[in-house]
Amino acid sequence: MSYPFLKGHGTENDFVVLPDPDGTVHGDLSAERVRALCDRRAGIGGDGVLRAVRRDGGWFMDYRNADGSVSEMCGNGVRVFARYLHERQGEPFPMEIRTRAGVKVLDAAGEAYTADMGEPEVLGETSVSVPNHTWSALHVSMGNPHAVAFVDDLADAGLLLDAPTHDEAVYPDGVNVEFVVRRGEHHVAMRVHERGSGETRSCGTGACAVAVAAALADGAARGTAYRVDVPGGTLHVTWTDDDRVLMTGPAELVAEGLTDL
Ligand SMILES: N[C@@H](CCC[C@H](N)C(=O)O)C(=O)O
Repeated sequence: MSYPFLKGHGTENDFVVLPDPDGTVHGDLSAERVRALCDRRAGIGGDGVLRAVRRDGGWFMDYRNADGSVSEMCGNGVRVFARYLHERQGEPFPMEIRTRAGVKVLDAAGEAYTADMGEPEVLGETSVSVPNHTWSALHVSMGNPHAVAFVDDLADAGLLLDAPTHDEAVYPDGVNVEFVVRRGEHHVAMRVHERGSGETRSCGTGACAVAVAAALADGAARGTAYRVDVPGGTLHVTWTDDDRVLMTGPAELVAEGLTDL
C-alpha cells in the first residue's frame, strides 16, 4: 500500500506531512511507523510527522516526534502545516488550526508565516545539565514543556548527543531544552535539544519560550520584538500586551510523493 506524503521544513526543522483528511488512511499512526518515516537513512527523514486530519469542521495537526512520541504542539510544524493547507487544500488565510495545545491562528504575508501561539506559562526556575556544566533554567510552557538556559557560549552545551539532565519531578514527560546567548539588543541565538527528536536545527515553540525568558530577564515592555537565531535560520517573536506570543518565520514545502512506509 502506498500513501501520499509531502516533505517540508521551517528554519530547517523538518517534517513529513501525511494527508489523512478523514482519519482512516493512517488510523492510529504507530510509533514504529513514525520512526520508519523519520529515519534519515531508510525512510523519508524528519524531526517529526504532521498528520493532517479533518476534525470538528476544521483541520487538526496530529504532531509526532521522530521517536514516535506525541507532543502537544510544534511551532515550526504549524507554519508548514498552514502552508500545506493553503496550497494543497485551498484553505484561505487567516486560518485556524486545531492542535493538542488548543486552536492556533495562522496568517501569511508573502513568505512570512505568523502563528498566534497563545499564552505562555512561566512556571519558575529549574536546572539543566550536560557533562561538566549545570545551568539554572526557566520553565516555560508553550503548550509543550521547555527549559531555557542562558549560557556563556553555545558550544558549552557540547555535542548534545544525549538529552540534557533535568528534574524528573518537574518534567515527568521529558522536556525541550534551549541554550541561549545574547547577540544584541532584543536579539538572541539558541541551540535546542528536543524531546523525542534530539538536537534539531530549530524549534518554534522553543524560540517562543526563549523570547519570553529573554523579555522577562531584560524587563522588556510587552510588544517588544525579539530576533531569535537558530542554526537553521531566524525566527521573530513578540510577546504582546494581551499576553499572546506571535511567532513569524518561513515555511517550505520541498517534495511530495508516495511512500510504502
Ligand atoms: N520542533 C517543534 C517542537 C516539537 C515537539 C517537541 N519536540 C516536544 O516534544 O514538545 C517546534 O518547532 O515547536
